[in-house]
Amino acid sequence: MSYVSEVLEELIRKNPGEKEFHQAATEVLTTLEPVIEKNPQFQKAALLERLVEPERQLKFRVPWVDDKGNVQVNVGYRVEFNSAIGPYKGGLRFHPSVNIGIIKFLGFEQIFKNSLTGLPIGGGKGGSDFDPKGKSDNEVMAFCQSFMTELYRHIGADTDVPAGDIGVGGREIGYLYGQYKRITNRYESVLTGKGLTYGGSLARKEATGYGLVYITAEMLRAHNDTLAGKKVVVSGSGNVAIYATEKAQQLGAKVVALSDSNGWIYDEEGIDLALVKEIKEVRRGRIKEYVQTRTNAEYHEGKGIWTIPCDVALPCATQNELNGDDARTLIKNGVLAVAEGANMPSTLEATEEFLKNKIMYIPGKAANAGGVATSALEMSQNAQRLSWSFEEVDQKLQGIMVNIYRQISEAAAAYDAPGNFVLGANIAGFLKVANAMMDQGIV
Ligand SMILES: NC(=O)C1=CN([C@@H]2O[C@H](COP(=O)(O)OP(=O)(O)OC[C@H]3O[C@@H](n4cnc5c(N)ncnc54)[C@H](OP(=O)(O)O)[C@@H]3O)[C@@H](O)[C@H]2O)C=CC1
Ligand SMILES: O=C(O)CCC(=O)C(=O)O
Repeated sequence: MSYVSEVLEELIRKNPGEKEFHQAATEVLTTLEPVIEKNPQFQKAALLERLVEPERQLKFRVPWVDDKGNVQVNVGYRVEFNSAIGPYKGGLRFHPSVNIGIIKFLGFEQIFKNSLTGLPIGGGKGGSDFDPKGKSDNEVMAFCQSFMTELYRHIGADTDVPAGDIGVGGREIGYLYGQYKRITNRYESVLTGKGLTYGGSLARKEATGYGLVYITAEMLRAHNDTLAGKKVVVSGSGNVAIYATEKAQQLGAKVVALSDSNGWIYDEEGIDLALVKEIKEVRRGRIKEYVQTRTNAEYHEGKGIWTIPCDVALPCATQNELNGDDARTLIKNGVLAVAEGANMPSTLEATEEFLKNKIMYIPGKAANAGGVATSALEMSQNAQRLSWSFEEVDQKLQGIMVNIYRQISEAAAAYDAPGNFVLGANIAGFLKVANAMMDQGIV
């Protein structure tokens, strides 16, 4: 049995039931076999065994009182996975599905993603099984304050810097930041995605979606093609999906579909993004409300968004939202490119289909890295006590995404798998972290 297989077997034995973590670790580690062969020193230093074990894993009680005066209890998590190249960095997810396996898969992916940005940030992730949907602002605030009342002692501008993810946007970051400041009496860059009036960065809100489209455009450019005139399907209708749609439209693509967890809309004439923003960002409504105004558009309940024929597919909702059958349908319908705004939206089977059929395909840890990269730019601005213009941040973001594309293509080519950006992203992301871990000794 190979070293990689032994590490994976032990990981599954030690972490039973954490199926998303098993999936993410399997995807990464199996592509590292040739790197391990070339670098036997990694095995001697038990580098993979250390890499798959979080440096620290926190689980805590989050009690709060709802509007009816009832006491509610949620579970909070923060997994501080790897600090070899910088302070732990990664979002917080508030969603009823959250459990330790999901937080660990996200934290593990974050290690390699953050490395690919070229910026000094380690990997971490956190969250809670709290569901902000249907809660009043007052309830969300009560929850966030209780969550931070425990979390504050573990984080800091130079140790661990959380941000948003599913269910955590500007409102939640504001409440979390207010409570941190109140408890610690420190005004510091302990969270990113902050509001513009209290240390946030211009373009952070847009960054994940914009970055996704920048790297997609770069991949098309490398194939002498552009996004102009392409038919695009985007899943989700949250932060990433909205700003991916915006940038794709600005570059001349026609986005025809969006979704949420209830269903999907198809608008043959192209999505009216101002309407989507009004529904999702202002009203916090459901995507089906779109067809009340755009009466020529269709709404379909449930799954099925990947049955729409398109040139470019941008999954931007959640993990495992695109399975093997969905991939085969997209390929049969002529998809040219798939780039992941969400974290691990494709199952291992779907990924295999894209690679086998030579579809241009960029996995999430490379394609959605623009969000965390811009968070690191927010930290830099806070450290300098300066704010850069939107254009300056956006320029830097574009440079970072082009550089990520270069790194993943070069690593894929160097390991005899040109165009395989799953392997390219894993190897390029891994090597920097692995070398830093080797330099720092057995810790
Ligand atoms: N925000 C960021 O900067 C970054 C986010 N990501 C990843 O992008 C993805 C989307 O995040 P973000 O846009 O921030 O989150 P939001 O909470 O803003 O939006 C999430 C969207 O995905 C849908 N969704 C969530 N869970 C499910 C589910 N189980 N089934 C179907 N649809 C679902 C939501 O629908 P509904 O409203 O019905 O729940 C909503 O439309 C996640 O995978 C996240 O990890 C990656 C990098 C950075
Ligand atoms: O901005 C950040 O720190 C984290 C973003 C995030 O959670 C992610 O990249 O998945």
